[in-house]
Amino acid sequence: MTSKIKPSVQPSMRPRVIARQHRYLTWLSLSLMSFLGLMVLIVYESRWVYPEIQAYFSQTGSLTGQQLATRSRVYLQQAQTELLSDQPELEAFDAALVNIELAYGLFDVHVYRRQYECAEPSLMDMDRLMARLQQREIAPVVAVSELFMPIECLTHIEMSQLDRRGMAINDFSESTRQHNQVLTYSSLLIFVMGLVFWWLHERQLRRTDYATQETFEWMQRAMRDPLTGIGNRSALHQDVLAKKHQSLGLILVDIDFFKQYNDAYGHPQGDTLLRQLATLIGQTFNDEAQLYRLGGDEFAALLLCPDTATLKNYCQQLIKGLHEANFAHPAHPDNKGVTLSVGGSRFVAGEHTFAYAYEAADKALYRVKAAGRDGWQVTEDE
Ligand SMILES: Nc1nc2c(ncn2[C@@H]2O[C@H](COP(=O)(O)OP(=O)(O)OP(=O)(O)O)[C@@H](O)[C@H]2O)c(=O)[nH]1
Repeated sequence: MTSKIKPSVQPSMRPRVIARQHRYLTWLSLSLMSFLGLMVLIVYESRWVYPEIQAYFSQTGSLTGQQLATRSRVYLQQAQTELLSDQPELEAFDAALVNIELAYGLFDVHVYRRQYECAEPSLMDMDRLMARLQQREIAPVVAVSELFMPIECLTHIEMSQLDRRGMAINDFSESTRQHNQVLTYSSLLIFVMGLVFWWLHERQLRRTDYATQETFEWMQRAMRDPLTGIGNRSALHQDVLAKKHQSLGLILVDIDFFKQYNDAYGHPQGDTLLRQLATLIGQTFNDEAQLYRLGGDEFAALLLCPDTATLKNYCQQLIKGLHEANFAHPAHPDNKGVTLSVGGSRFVAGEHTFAYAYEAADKALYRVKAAGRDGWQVTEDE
């Protein structure tokens, strides 16, 4: 036979709900922290890094100077072509003069003067050459040769500016690569930190859950009778306290001549009888009662009981159920099977103390014992 036992202590779901809410909050704050971290990085990139890159390029704004030098050189080479052409000398001088003036305008740039030593003397040479061409006092071939030095200088400027452009592009891609690396590693770091936080938090939660569960199981065990699995005296006290203002019946059950039973069958068989009786009492009360073993061969049942008639009815049912079960008792002095002495009392939890109810039921039980056992009595309401 198996006994259906009502748990005396109900597990509280509240700590778990709180733990879950706490977990969501932690996740939310971790996500927010990661998001904020990334925002800081993005702001850092746009606020400091990009202006830095822009400043870098504006410093190398003279890149366009390479194009001026190229066009200036082309004008000078056209001037040479004009001077060496078959056209009349005066026309050739005029055409060359126009080209040299155009070349001068493009060459006379502050950046070139400041950065290239050959620029100043070349411009002076071009100045002088333009004056001599205007006065027509120079041979075309000489004028052509006079232009070689400025052309050489401009070619040098072009090459040098192209080199600078290459270096600037290399520097730019290198610094971009470094910034990208910083971004990637920082994002990774934030992600890993998030994972570590999450792991630490989960571990803490698991430990807390485990400790709560252990405490709960320990409390459950402390409230149970290990032999029968039903509640013990502490559980009975707790349940009465939890049923404030309810009209209850307390039924005490004591096995008759249990010592003789143990002596005849041995203690292991006595234990079996205790378990069988726990089950029988539970079934007799149709699982409406909460059962307890108060110690030795004494049981108690706690039921909702609106009046004394109901209580008496329960007691009758119990004795009847036991007789029907007909457990053998080879050493019963009256040659009967196992018999019980049952005493009951009715009380309103909170209005009467538990001690009052227990004493009343115990008195009734004592009266049954005194009257020869195998029966029931209740203490009527006073
Ligand atoms: N098998 C077993 N016996 C127990 C246990 N606890 C107490 N007992 C025995 O129960 C017996 C109770 O004896 P008594 O208090 O004299 O009760 P009784 O023999 O039933 O006599 P009455 O109640 O006067 O009819 C003792 O012999 C105890 O050893 C237990 O857990 N298992």
